[in-house]
This record gives sequence, structure tokens and C-alpha cells, in this order.
Amino acid sequence: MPTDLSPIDKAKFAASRRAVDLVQDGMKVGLGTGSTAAWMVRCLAERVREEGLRLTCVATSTRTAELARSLGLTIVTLDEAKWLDLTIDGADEADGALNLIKGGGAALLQEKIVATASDRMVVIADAAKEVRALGAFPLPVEVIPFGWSATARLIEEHLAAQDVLGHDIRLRMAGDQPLRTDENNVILDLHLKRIGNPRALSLMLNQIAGVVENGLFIDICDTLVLGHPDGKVETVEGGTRTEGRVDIAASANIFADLGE
Ligand SMILES: O=C(CO)[C@H](O)[C@H](O)COP(=O)(O)O
Repeated sequence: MPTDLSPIDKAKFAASRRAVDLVQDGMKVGLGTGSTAAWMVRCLAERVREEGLRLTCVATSTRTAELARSLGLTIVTLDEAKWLDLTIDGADEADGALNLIKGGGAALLQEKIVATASDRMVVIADAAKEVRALGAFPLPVEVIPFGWSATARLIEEHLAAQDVLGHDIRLRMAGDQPLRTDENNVILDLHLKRIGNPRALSLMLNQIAGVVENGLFIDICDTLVLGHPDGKVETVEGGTRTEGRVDIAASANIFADLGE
């Protein structure tokens, strides 16, 4: 039952439930990746079931595609959809300018392609993901496996040239093997502590040979929906913050999907 959810899951659920209200019949919708996005997919599937919405969805990872299909959502490729009305996705951090760090779930490449092929990107998160400055969360960078250590060295040299001190670059592992993304690349996590100029860093990283994409989302997110465990929801958009509330206990159908 809903009361069994952890406070963090209640917060993720509240943000997700509020964000799916933005979806309208006939829309083409991008579905993000991660634990918050998984709540959003459940909430969206519930709206489709209850209201008969006709949606076409594009998933940002095989994980999300599998979950969405299992709940009855229609998934097509981005090339089939061509362009999307709305993408709803999670994030690892969001600052006051709605710049993001994403990629904690290793799906940043498809997430960035899908978000930038959408008229609107809505980010859902528990309120603790809102930060003054990006960088406490390690910045994921997707790189080609061939020569990844040379790419890491080049990143290191560029960071040093930009006076980014105290950095540490780690190859993300899955057990004793390098983690592979859906595109069969690897992820370097950049432990930077604080990112002074996210735009400059993003441009610099994407110029390095071997880098496919980095997890900084600059000027991509339009709306940030922050959930709290008590059901309070804050929506940040165009420099304005509004407050609302989601009745978590009234959403038993979604929890039933989880077998709880
Ligand atoms: O960028 C992502 C995946 O690549 C996720 O959206 C991000 O890691 C947040 O995940 P969660 O909702 O599980 O905290």
C-alpha cells in the first residue's frame, strides 16, 4: 500500500503524478529513464487505462521501453515518431537556471537526443535534487570504448587547463566489467565537486575525440517538477515557482501495479 513507500519514493511519485497531467490525448511523448521516470511511466499508463488517451511514446532506454510496453503503452522509435510534443525525464541535479546533470542511469545520450527532439522537456525529481551549483553529483560522460583511457587523459588535461582542480575521473563499472550503454559505449564519471561554468564545460567536453556526449543538459529543460514526501509539488518554469499537492494515498491503482 502507498503508506509502505519510502519518503523518497513518495516524493518521486508526487512529481511524476503531477507531470503526467501535462500529457494530452494524441501527444507524442518521450519517456525518460531511472527510478523517477519509472514512476512517471506507471502514472502515464494509468491515465491511458483510465481515460483512454491515445499516445505514441518514445523510450530513452531499453529498460524504459520494456517497462512501458509491459504496462500497455505504445512504443515507437524516434525516427518513426519524428518529433515529440513532450518529454518527461528525471535528473541527478538541477540548478536555478534549470540546467541539469543527467546520466546516473547511463542513458544520457538517448535522453539528450529525445529531449532535444521535443517541443518541451519536463524534469521530475525529489526536491533534494535541486542545487545551487551543479557538480556534487559526478558528471557522466559517454565515450567510445576504443581508447577510452586516452580520452580520459585528454579530458583530464582540458580540465587542468580550465583550472578545474581536484577532479577525479572513473570508468563506470558493472561488476568487474566496464558498464556498456545501450549504444555499447562506456561511461566516465567526472568527480568535480562544483561546476563553475556548465555551458563552457559541456562545449569543451564534446570537442574531445572519443567523447560522444556529456550529461550536462544546458537550456534543454523547460519545466522542473519537484516532489516532496508529503505530496507537496513545486513547479519551476520561466523563473516562476508554483505550489500544488498530490494525494498520494488516493493512488492505490499504481501501487497495485507493483504488486504491493
Ligand atoms: O539521467 C538519468 C538516467 O541516465 C536519470 O534520469 C537520473 O539518473 C535520475 O535517476 P533517478 O530518478 O533514479 O534518481
